[in-house]
Amino acid sequence: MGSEPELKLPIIDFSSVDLESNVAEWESVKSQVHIALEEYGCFEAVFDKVPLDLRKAMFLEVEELFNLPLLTKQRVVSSRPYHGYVGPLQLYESMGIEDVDFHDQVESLINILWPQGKPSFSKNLQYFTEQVTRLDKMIRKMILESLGVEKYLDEHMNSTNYLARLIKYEGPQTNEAKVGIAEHTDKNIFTTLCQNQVDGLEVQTKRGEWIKCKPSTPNSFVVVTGDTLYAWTNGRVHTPVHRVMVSGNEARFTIGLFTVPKPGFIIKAPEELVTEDHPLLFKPFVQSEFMKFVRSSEAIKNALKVYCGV
Ligand SMILES: O=C(O)CCC(=O)C(=O)O
Ligand SMILES: [Fe+2]
Repeated sequence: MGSEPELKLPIIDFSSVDLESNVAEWESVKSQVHIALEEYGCFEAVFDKVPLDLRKAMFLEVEELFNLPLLTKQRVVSSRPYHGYVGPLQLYESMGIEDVDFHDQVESLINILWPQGKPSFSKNLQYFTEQVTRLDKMIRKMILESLGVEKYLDEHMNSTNYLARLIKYEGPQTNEAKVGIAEHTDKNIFTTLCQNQVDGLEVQTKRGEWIKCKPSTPNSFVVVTGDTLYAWTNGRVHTPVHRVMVSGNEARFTIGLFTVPKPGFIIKAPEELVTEDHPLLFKPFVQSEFMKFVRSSEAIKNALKVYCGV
């Protein structure tokens, strides 16, 4: 009797593809993205445009940030859910930076946290954001093309902002796995996650098994789709339930780049994706309003369906 093979996320190599790539390279990666998002809503992206020494430097700075006094971190506030400082909640704390692709936003965060300045943090985060937003844009272009709705590309690209979330999960000091983030689906469009050497992300398959994510290269990112992409594509991509389980003494750090619709922008599935076989799943909605509903209604399952399901 052989044991079951370990479940793994699909791995897609973006090292030789770019927005200006030739047709053959582009099409090959695009079809892998399409298959992975339909089946798992998630994949590991190998993307070598963020140098490893920069990753290392960023994780040291993120650690430094979370080592600041709680009162200093708590001065970073936002009226929007998951923006600004959150925590500490058991093992979890996070720092959300909205519009991270705008230099002023990062500078105003630094002014609060390090009034004497922190040029390396600003420079590294800016470079990281430039590269990872490029990856995000490639993936979004690929998915719109593979669904045959590339005519909406400009509108779609212009309708989003980037939120960065720096996350720390304290090591629970035991070998027993403890919840770092409870199971959830992301509520945005796409999330791109970059982690330090401490694993813990688990993604549920459509059949309910848990895949323990162990990035296969130091250049790997994990890309996850959110409920808003599920709604906009009228269910053509899967949105996976995922969670973080941590054990041991070492802290896990994650740098996540969240593609979020601009406040007030109406999410409505293109008419091409609403057919007899695929009837409309959700009424048009504004994601920023949906987030207020999520915040006010505890952790309900299928929040989007409850909020605006047809
Ligand atoms: O830390 C991670 O890898 C996952 C974070 C996550 O799922 C989230 O912030 O929504
Ligand atoms: Fe998540």
